[in-house]
Amino acid sequence: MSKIGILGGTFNPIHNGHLLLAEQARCFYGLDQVLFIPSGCSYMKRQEEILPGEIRFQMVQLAIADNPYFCVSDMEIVREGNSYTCETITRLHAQYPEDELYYIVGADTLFQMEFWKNPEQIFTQCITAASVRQGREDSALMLQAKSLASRYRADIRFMPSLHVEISSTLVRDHLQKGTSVRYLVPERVRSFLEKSGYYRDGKESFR
Ligand SMILES: Nc1ncnc2c1ncn2[C@@H]1O[C@H](COP(=O)(O)OP(=O)(O)OP(=O)(O)O)[C@@H](O)[C@H]1O
Ligand SMILES: O=C(O)c1ccc[n+]([C@@H]2O[C@H](COP(=O)([O-])O)[C@@H](O)[C@H]2O)c1
Repeated sequence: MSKIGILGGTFNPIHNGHLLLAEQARCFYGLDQVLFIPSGCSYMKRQEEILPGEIRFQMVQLAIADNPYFCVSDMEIVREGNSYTCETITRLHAQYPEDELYYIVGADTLFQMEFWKNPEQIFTQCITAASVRQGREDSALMLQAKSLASRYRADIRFMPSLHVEISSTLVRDHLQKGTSVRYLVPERVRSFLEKSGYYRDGKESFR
């Protein structure tokens, strides 16, 4: 039996916060691999700010190239329509019936998941590995975890983690203003972004 971590995201673009999250989860839970899954259509986010899936996928490939435990899947990008995590997890569960799936999220996501499509399908087919900043295990979070456990039979396991204040929004802002993203994103991604001009040159670069 293997332990497979799953990190879904828009990755618009991928940054060092995502990589740190994945690596900490790998070490903390003893995962054999972490599968990065860039979304096809993040239907809850503003579409006009999101680069096409193939480009976000390519940046994830560049970002994880030096970590033998990390891999990337295009399953959401090639799927038509909105990206629903329940469909992704159901497919992975069927593909790896003997393995343990860990769906990796930042703890804040626990407050959103009940509004996603078919949360029960997600919670019952994998362990929810929630990264929580040390010292931030507050009572609201614990109550929410308890509530998800009783409503959806969720198996939520907390991972105390280091957190860096990097977001894709921050990276996009820096690129737009022409300020450095060195150390915010992996060097290969920085070089790709610099050459391509994505996020810098306005919406026409998204095509
Ligand atoms: N700095 C960070 N540290 C830990 N987890 C993070 C960090 N940034 C994002 N995540 C987590 O990574 C997953 C995917 O996030 P996503 O691709 O939406 O990135 P984002 O940086 O939050 O994007 P945006 O700024 O565009 O909203 C989510 O579970 C999110 O909680
Ligand atoms: O399944 C859903 O309904 C759903 C709704 C919102 C977000 N998600 C997933 O959650 C992950 C992080 O989403 P986001 O919007 O924070 O980039 C990404 O893999 C999304 O596809 C999933």
